[in-house]
Amino acid sequence: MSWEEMFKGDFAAEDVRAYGTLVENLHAVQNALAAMPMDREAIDGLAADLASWRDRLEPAVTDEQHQVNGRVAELPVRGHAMLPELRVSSRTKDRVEGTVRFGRWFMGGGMAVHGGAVSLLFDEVLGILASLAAGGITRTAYLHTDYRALTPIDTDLEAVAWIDRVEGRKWFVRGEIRHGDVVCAEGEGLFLRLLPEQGLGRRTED
Ligand SMILES: CCCCCCCCCCCCCCCC(=O)SCCNC(=O)CCNC(=O)[C@H](O)C(C)(C)COP(=O)(O)OP(=O)(O)OC[C@H]1O[C@@H](n2cnc3c(N)ncnc32)[C@H](O)[C@@H]1OP(=O)(O)O
Repeated sequence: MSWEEMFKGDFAAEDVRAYGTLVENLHAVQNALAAMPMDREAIDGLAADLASWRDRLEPAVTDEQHQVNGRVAELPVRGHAMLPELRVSSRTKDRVEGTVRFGRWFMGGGMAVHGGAVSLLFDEVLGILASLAAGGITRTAYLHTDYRALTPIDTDLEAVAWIDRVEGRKWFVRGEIRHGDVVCAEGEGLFLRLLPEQGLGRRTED
């Protein structure tokens, strides 16, 4: 399986929509759970419901090449349920812009986004841009985040990423998350284009 096939799974359009709805509902549950008060009855009921989800899902676990999560090119952030949704508004070979909204699930404190979640978004957006520009899978060698101002939850933020420079296999990519005129965070990462014998390419062809 090539890397393009891996990340552009051959899913029917209606199945893609259905999976998108599943992820949306999951995120709504996560946000509401993160905001719930101490309520023992609700906690016990939800724990039992989740245990039944686990019992339903675990027998159907499949391998990386057949899972859906993170492989749906048509969905925001390729339908990866771990990630905050980024809605891309423009994309060129060396720049991507979009809107992201972090829900309560991603709050660190003070109604602001957890710093790790900010870096998580940078890793994804900068990494995808690097992979698309490099025409193959890249891997993060380092990722540096500068937190310039608190990043608010529950509000639309602008996210932008661009290729800073390229040196052989090394793709230096930068990004920003902005709230209006305020730059909340800046990211800079080095992404190495994998050699044929490295990582995902080899693993998926095995
Ligand atoms: C929409 C659907 C379709 C889109 C389709 C998208 C495709 C799909 C996208 C998925 C998007 C996921 C985005 C998340 C991406 C991760 O999060 S990846 C996971 C996190 N990263 C890791 O686990 C990496 C672990 N480290 C490694 O595997 C290896 O160290 C690396 C990074 C591959 C580098 O190893 P290597 O290839 O052997 O390279 P090496 O020979 O050591 O170094 C090569 C050069 O890089 C430099 N270098 C290496 N590491 C460093 C460093 N840390 N600092 C500075 N320089 C360094 C070296 O100095 C050397 O420089 P030169 O001497 O050539 O000038």
